[in-house]
Amino acid sequence: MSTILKIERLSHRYSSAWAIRDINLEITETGVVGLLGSNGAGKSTTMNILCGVLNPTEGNVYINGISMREHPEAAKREIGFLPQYPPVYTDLTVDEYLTYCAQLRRMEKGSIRKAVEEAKERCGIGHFSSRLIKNLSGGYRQRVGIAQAIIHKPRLVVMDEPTNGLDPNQLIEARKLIREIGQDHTVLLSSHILNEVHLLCREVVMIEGGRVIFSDTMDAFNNYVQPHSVLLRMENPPSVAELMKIPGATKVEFLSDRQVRVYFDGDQDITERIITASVQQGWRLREINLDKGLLDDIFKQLSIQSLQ
Ligand SMILES: Nc1ncnc2c1ncn2[C@@H]1O[C@H](COP(=O)(O)OP(=O)(O)OP(=O)(O)O)[C@@H](O)[C@H]1O
Repeated sequence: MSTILKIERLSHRYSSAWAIRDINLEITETGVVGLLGSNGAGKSTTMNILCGVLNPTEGNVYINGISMREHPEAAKREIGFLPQYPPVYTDLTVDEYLTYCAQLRRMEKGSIRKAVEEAKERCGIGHFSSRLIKNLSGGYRQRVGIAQAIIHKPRLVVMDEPTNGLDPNQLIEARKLIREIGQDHTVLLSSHILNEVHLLCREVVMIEGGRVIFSDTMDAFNNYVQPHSVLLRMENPPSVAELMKIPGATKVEFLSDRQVRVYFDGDQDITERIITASVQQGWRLREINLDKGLLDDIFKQLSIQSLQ
């Protein structure tokens, strides 16, 4: 098994304070790996370093065995990056933009057209070739962002909070696409949404205060994490009886006329089922969050364990 990503004793400080400290990580397979942490934990710093956007204060990053410090150009050829805010040029058409990205990647001239077509096909944007990016919805712009990240067929695709700001329908589609991309690439995805990591990832790395506090398989992580309720805000909420019909729901509690907490039996897919039911039955779901207090408890619990 070849190592796709290796991070060795990575530390970075912007001024006097360390943003990340002594991070080690090795990924050897395809699939989606989640980088989970609360706001300010150090996720973006780590991702910017491993994509070669930021030089680390200490430590090394190897992509497919190539040192980012010593051979940055060669290492970057093996990486696709979707930053938190996709770097799309809104005055270009989808084709113009993806062609430009392929040129930036220094792909051979003769291979660019085919690569653009394949990336569009993969991301479900083939029918938008001549559409100006500014005339695309947020969900489709995100797909263009993902297409630029895979256009040169990198082994590692890094996505910084890729579902941020998407509405519930776009969220389902974006997650489906990310899962598909994980079938033949290694995807490192950052998120502060526990449920998202549960739905997409086979492995999870959790950082807090700039340090890795957990790194293992999703199954091992599930032993720690047992969220049992989800908070919903809907414009047109159904009755308690309707919500109790969702498979997995064990109790329903209205907090106000539009806010409701649904308890469930540990089955993480319940959020997908709630979103689907909301779309089908017109509940006009505006927010869906796994019990935030619980997630904070998990961070705290893992932080304490890592210090022991
Ligand atoms: N350019 C910068 N200059 C100084 N400090 C910074 C800079 N960027 C980030 N930091 C600090 O470094 C720490 C880690 O930030 P980072 O953005 O990597 O966290 P994050 O996990 O990505 O958070 P978020 O989810 O909010 O994006 C934070 O304390 C942050 O305030």
